[in-house]
Amino acid sequence: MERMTPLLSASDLAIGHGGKALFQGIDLRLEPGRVLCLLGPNGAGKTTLFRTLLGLIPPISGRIMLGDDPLSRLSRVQIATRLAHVPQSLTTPFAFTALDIVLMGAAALLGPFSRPGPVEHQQAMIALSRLGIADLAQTEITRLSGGQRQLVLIARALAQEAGVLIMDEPTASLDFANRVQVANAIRQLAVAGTAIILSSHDPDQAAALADDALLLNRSGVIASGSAQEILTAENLSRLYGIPVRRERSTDGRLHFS
Ligand SMILES: Nc1ncnc2c1ncn2[C@@H]1O[C@H](COP(=O)(O)OP(=O)(O)OP(=O)(O)O)[C@@H](O)[C@H]1O
Repeated sequence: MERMTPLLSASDLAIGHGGKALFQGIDLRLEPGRVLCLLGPNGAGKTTLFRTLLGLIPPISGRIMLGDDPLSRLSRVQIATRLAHVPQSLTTPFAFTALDIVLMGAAALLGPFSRPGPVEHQQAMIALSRLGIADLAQTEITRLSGGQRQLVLIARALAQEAGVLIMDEPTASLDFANRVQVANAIRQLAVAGTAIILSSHDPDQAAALADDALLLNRSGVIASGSAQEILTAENLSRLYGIPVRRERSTDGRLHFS
Protein backbone atom coordinates (compact mmCIF):
# COMPACT_ATOMS: atom_id res chain seq x y z
CA MET A 1 0.00 0.00 0.00
CA GLU A 2 1.30 3.47 -0.89
CA ARG A 3 2.14 5.58 2.17
CA MET A 4 0.66 9.04 2.62
CA THR A 5 3.06 12.03 2.42
CA PRO A 6 3.59 13.04 6.03
CA LEU A 7 2.81 16.64 7.05
CA LEU A 8 6.07 16.68 8.99
CA SER A 9 9.02 14.34 8.73
CA ALA A 10 12.62 14.21 9.81
CA SER A 11 15.29 11.81 8.73
CA ASP A 12 18.67 11.07 10.23
CA LEU A 13 18.40 14.26 12.22
CA ALA A 14 21.15 15.41 14.59
CA ILE A 15 20.17 18.24 16.92
CA GLY A 16 21.89 20.31 19.59
CA HIS A 17 23.15 23.72 20.60
CA GLY A 18 26.20 25.58 19.32
CA GLY A 19 27.07 22.77 16.91
CA LYS A 20 27.32 20.19 19.75
CA ALA A 21 24.98 17.25 19.11
CA LEU A 22 22.58 16.13 21.83
CA PHE A 23 21.35 13.31 19.59
CA GLN A 24 21.67 11.97 16.15
CA GLY A 25 19.77 9.48 14.08
CA ILE A 26 16.28 10.83 14.84
CA ASP A 27 13.67 9.71 12.31
CA LEU A 28 10.04 10.68 12.59
CA ARG A 29 6.97 11.09 10.43
CA LEU A 30 3.65 12.62 11.29
CA GLU A 31 0.58 12.04 9.16
CA PRO A 32 -2.80 13.80 9.40
CA GLY A 33 -4.78 12.72 12.45
CA ARG A 34 -1.81 11.12 14.24
CA VAL A 35 -0.58 12.00 17.73
CA LEU A 36 3.12 11.48 18.45
CA CYS A 37 4.34 11.78 22.03
CA LEU A 38 7.94 12.49 23.06
CA LEU A 39 8.88 11.03 26.42
CA GLY A 40 12.18 11.52 28.19
CA PRO A 41 13.75 12.72 31.42
CA ASN A 42 14.41 16.40 32.20
CA GLY A 43 17.11 17.84 30.01
CA ALA A 44 16.87 15.01 27.46
CA GLY A 45 16.32 17.42 24.58
CA LYS A 46 12.57 17.42 23.91
CA THR A 47 12.33 21.23 23.75
CA THR A 48 15.47 21.34 21.61
CA LEU A 49 13.84 18.90 19.17
CA PHE A 50 10.66 21.01 19.05
CA ARG A 51 12.62 24.22 18.47
CA THR A 52 14.53 22.50 15.67
CA LEU A 53 11.32 21.24 14.05
CA LEU A 54 9.90 24.78 14.27
CA GLY A 55 12.94 26.12 12.41
CA LEU A 56 14.14 28.15 15.40
CA ILE A 57 17.42 26.19 15.80
CA PRO A 58 19.25 24.80 12.76
CA PRO A 59 19.71 21.03 12.75
CA ILE A 60 23.33 19.89 12.97
CA SER A 61 22.63 17.45 10.16
CA GLY A 62 19.76 15.54 8.58
CA ARG A 63 16.57 16.67 6.90
CA ILE A 64 13.28 18.14 8.06
CA MET A 65 10.43 18.24 5.56
CA LEU A 66 7.05 19.96 5.78
CA GLY A 67 5.05 17.97 3.27
CA ASP A 68 7.20 17.94 0.14
CA ASP A 69 9.21 21.03 1.09
CA PRO A 70 12.47 21.16 3.00
CA LEU A 71 11.91 23.29 6.15
CA SER A 72 15.12 25.22 5.46
CA ARG A 73 13.64 26.63 2.22
CA LEU A 74 10.47 28.00 3.82
CA SER A 75 9.95 31.51 5.20
CA ARG A 76 8.62 32.04 8.75
CA VAL A 77 5.13 32.81 7.38
CA GLN A 78 5.17 29.69 5.19
CA ILE A 79 6.21 27.62 8.21
CA ALA A 80 3.40 29.23 10.26
CA THR A 81 0.82 28.03 7.71
CA ARG A 82 1.93 24.42 8.34
CA LEU A 83 3.17 24.28 11.94
CA ALA A 84 1.80 25.97 15.04
CA HIS A 85 3.40 25.95 18.46
CA VAL A 86 1.38 25.66 21.67
CA PRO A 87 3.55 26.79 24.60
CA GLN A 88 3.30 25.30 28.11
CA SER A 89 1.46 28.25 29.56
CA LEU A 90 0.14 31.68 28.77
CA THR A 91 1.56 34.54 30.77
CA THR A 92 0.97 38.15 29.88
CA PRO A 93 0.54 41.19 32.09
CA PHE A 94 -2.06 42.65 29.70
CA ALA A 95 -5.81 42.28 30.06
CA PHE A 96 -6.27 40.49 26.74
CA THR A 97 -9.52 38.64 26.14
CA ALA A 98 -9.50 35.03 24.94
CA LEU A 99 -10.56 36.34 21.50
CA ASP A 100 -7.60 38.79 21.40
CA ILE A 101 -5.21 35.90 22.02
CA VAL A 102 -6.77 33.68 19.38
CA LEU A 103 -6.79 36.56 16.88
CA MET A 104 -2.99 36.67 17.24
CA GLY A 105 -2.93 33.19 15.68
CA ALA A 106 -5.25 34.20 12.84
CA ALA A 107 -3.16 37.34 12.27
CA ALA A 108 0.13 35.39 12.13
CA LEU A 109 -0.44 34.92 8.42
CA LEU A 110 -0.99 38.61 7.70
CA GLY A 111 1.73 41.02 6.60
CA PRO A 112 3.43 43.17 9.26
CA PHE A 113 1.26 46.23 8.48
CA SER A 114 -2.10 44.47 8.21
CA ARG A 115 -4.65 44.33 11.00
CA PRO A 116 -7.02 41.40 11.58
CA GLY A 117 -10.38 41.98 9.87
CA PRO A 118 -13.71 40.08 9.70
CA VAL A 119 -12.10 37.02 8.08
CA GLU A 120 -9.60 36.64 10.93
CA HIS A 121 -12.37 37.28 13.47
CA GLN A 122 -14.41 34.49 11.98
CA GLN A 123 -11.37 32.18 11.94
CA ALA A 124 -10.73 32.95 15.61
CA MET A 125 -14.36 32.32 16.61
CA ILE A 126 -14.38 29.01 14.70
CA ALA A 127 -11.21 27.95 16.57
CA LEU A 128 -12.76 28.86 19.95
CA SER A 129 -15.93 26.94 19.02
CA ARG A 130 -13.98 23.85 18.01
CA LEU A 131 -12.57 23.75 21.54
CA GLY A 132 -15.98 24.36 23.08
CA ILE A 133 -15.02 27.74 24.59
CA ALA A 134 -16.73 30.26 22.26
CA ASP A 135 -18.63 31.57 25.29
CA LEU A 136 -15.30 32.68 26.80
CA ALA A 137 -14.38 34.88 23.81
CA GLN A 138 -14.83 38.18 25.65
CA THR A 139 -13.45 36.96 28.99
CA GLU A 140 -10.12 38.39 30.11
CA ILE A 141 -7.57 35.61 30.26
CA THR A 142 -6.58 36.59 33.81
CA ARG A 143 -10.03 35.32 34.83
CA LEU A 144 -9.67 31.91 33.17
CA SER A 145 -8.59 28.65 34.82
CA GLY A 146 -5.30 27.01 33.80
CA GLY A 147 -7.19 24.48 31.67
CA GLN A 148 -9.24 27.17 29.93
CA ARG A 149 -6.06 29.15 29.19
CA GLN A 150 -4.49 26.06 27.69
CA LEU A 151 -7.56 25.59 25.48
CA VAL A 152 -7.22 29.26 24.40
CA LEU A 153 -3.59 28.59 23.42
CA ILE A 154 -4.66 25.55 21.42
CA ALA A 155 -7.39 27.66 19.76
CA ARG A 156 -4.74 30.28 18.88
CA ALA A 157 -2.69 27.56 17.16
CA LEU A 158 -5.81 26.28 15.33
CA ALA A 159 -6.65 29.78 14.12
CA GLN A 160 -3.26 29.77 12.42
CA GLU A 161 -4.79 27.01 10.23
CA ALA A 162 -1.66 24.85 10.43
CA GLY A 163 -2.02 21.11 9.91
CA VAL A 164 0.50 20.26 12.62
CA LEU A 165 0.43 21.38 16.27
CA ILE A 166 3.58 21.16 18.37
CA MET A 167 2.72 21.11 22.08
CA ASP A 168 5.33 21.38 24.79
CA GLU A 169 3.93 19.53 27.84
CA PRO A 170 0.37 20.78 27.23
CA THR A 171 -0.99 19.52 30.55
CA ALA A 172 2.08 20.05 32.75
CA SER A 173 0.64 22.55 35.21
CA LEU A 174 -2.97 21.42 35.16
CA ASP A 175 -5.05 19.67 37.79
CA PHE A 176 -6.72 16.34 37.03
CA ALA A 177 -10.00 17.73 35.64
CA ASN A 178 -8.23 20.25 33.41
CA ARG A 179 -5.81 17.57 32.19
CA VAL A 180 -8.72 15.38 31.15
CA GLN A 181 -10.40 18.34 29.40
CA VAL A 182 -7.23 19.28 27.45
CA ALA A 183 -6.44 15.63 26.64
CA ASN A 184 -9.98 15.16 25.26
CA ALA A 185 -9.57 18.31 23.14
CA ILE A 186 -6.30 16.96 21.73
CA ARG A 187 -7.92 13.64 20.78
CA GLN A 188 -10.86 15.43 19.13
CA LEU A 189 -8.50 17.57 17.04
CA ALA A 190 -6.67 14.44 15.91
CA VAL A 191 -9.96 12.76 14.96
CA ALA A 192 -10.71 15.84 12.83
CA GLY A 193 -7.37 15.41 11.02
CA THR A 194 -4.89 17.66 12.83
CA ALA A 195 -1.48 16.05 13.39
CA ILE A 196 -0.06 16.61 16.87
CA ILE A 197 3.38 16.19 18.33
CA LEU A 198 3.57 16.72 22.06
CA SER A 199 5.90 16.08 24.98
CA SER A 200 4.86 14.62 28.30
CA HIS A 201 6.40 13.42 31.54
CA ASP A 202 3.54 10.98 32.08
CA PRO A 203 3.77 7.55 30.38
CA ASP A 204 0.12 6.82 31.31
CA GLN A 205 -0.92 9.94 29.40
CA ALA A 206 1.32 9.03 26.45
CA ALA A 207 -0.30 5.58 26.27
CA ALA A 208 -3.81 7.06 26.45
CA LEU A 209 -3.30 9.93 24.01
CA ALA A 210 -0.68 8.97 21.47
CA ASP A 211 -0.68 6.73 18.42
CA ASP A 212 3.10 6.80 18.25
CA ALA A 213 5.87 7.55 20.72
CA LEU A 214 9.52 8.55 20.62
CA LEU A 215 11.58 7.80 23.73
CA LEU A 216 14.66 9.98 24.15
CA ASN A 217 17.28 10.27 26.85
CA ARG A 218 20.84 11.55 26.97
CA SER A 219 22.08 8.29 25.41
CA GLY A 220 19.92 8.89 22.34
CA VAL A 221 16.73 7.41 20.91
CA ILE A 222 15.70 4.48 23.15
CA ALA A 223 12.72 3.44 21.01
CA SER A 224 10.34 4.81 18.42
CA GLY A 225 7.11 3.45 16.95
CA SER A 226 3.57 2.49 17.92
CA ALA A 227 2.91 3.73 21.48
CA GLN A 228 1.18 0.51 22.53
CA GLU A 229 4.14 -1.53 21.32
CA ILE A 230 7.11 0.51 22.53
CA LEU A 231 5.73 1.68 25.88
CA THR A 232 7.02 -1.43 27.61
CA ALA A 233 8.29 -1.73 31.17
CA GLU A 234 11.73 -2.53 29.81
CA ASN A 235 11.94 0.52 27.50
CA LEU A 236 10.66 2.88 30.20
CA SER A 237 13.16 1.40 32.68
CA ARG A 238 15.95 2.15 30.23
CA LEU A 239 14.53 5.60 29.52
CA TYR A 240 14.32 6.77 33.14
CA GLY A 241 16.93 4.50 34.76
CA ILE A 242 14.51 3.08 37.35
CA PRO A 243 12.51 -0.17 37.62
CA VAL A 244 9.10 0.27 35.93
CA ARG A 245 5.98 -1.93 36.08
CA ARG A 246 3.39 -1.98 33.31
CA GLU A 247 -0.21 -3.03 33.94
CA ARG A 248 -3.30 -3.00 31.78
CA SER A 249 -6.57 -2.19 33.52
CA THR A 250 -9.87 -3.86 32.68
CA ASP A 251 -10.82 -0.93 30.40
CA GLY A 252 -7.69 -1.66 28.33
CA ARG A 253 -5.67 1.36 29.50
CA LEU A 254 -1.97 1.06 30.24
CA HIS A 255 -0.61 2.17 33.63
CA PHE A 256 3.01 2.48 34.64
CA SER A 257 4.41 2.64 38.16
N1 LIG B 1 20.03 27.70 24.36
C1 LIG B 1 20.76 26.67 24.81
N2 LIG B 1 22.12 26.67 24.67
C2 LIG B 1 22.86 25.62 25.09
N3 LIG B 1 22.35 24.51 25.67
C3 LIG B 1 21.02 24.46 25.83
C4 LIG B 1 20.16 25.53 25.42
N4 LIG B 1 18.87 25.17 25.71
C5 LIG B 1 18.94 23.95 26.29
N5 LIG B 1 20.22 23.53 26.36
C6 LIG B 1 20.69 22.24 26.89
O1 LIG B 1 20.20 21.20 26.04
C7 LIG B 1 19.84 20.06 26.81
C8 LIG B 1 18.41 19.66 26.48
O2 LIG B 1 17.52 20.67 26.97
P1 LIG B 1 15.97 20.68 26.62
O3 LIG B 1 15.39 21.90 27.23
O4 LIG B 1 15.81 20.47 25.17
O5 LIG B 1 15.47 19.37 27.40
P2 LIG B 1 13.98 18.88 27.73
O6 LIG B 1 13.96 17.42 27.43
O7 LIG B 1 12.98 19.74 27.04
O8 LIG B 1 13.92 19.10 29.30
P3 LIG B 1 12.64 19.31 30.29
O9 LIG B 1 11.91 18.01 30.30
O10 LIG B 1 13.31 19.58 31.60
O11 LIG B 1 11.84 20.47 29.77
C9 LIG B 1 20.05 20.44 28.29
O12 LIG B 1 21.31 19.93 28.68
C10 LIG B 1 20.06 21.94 28.27
O13 LIG B 1 20.89 22.45 29.30
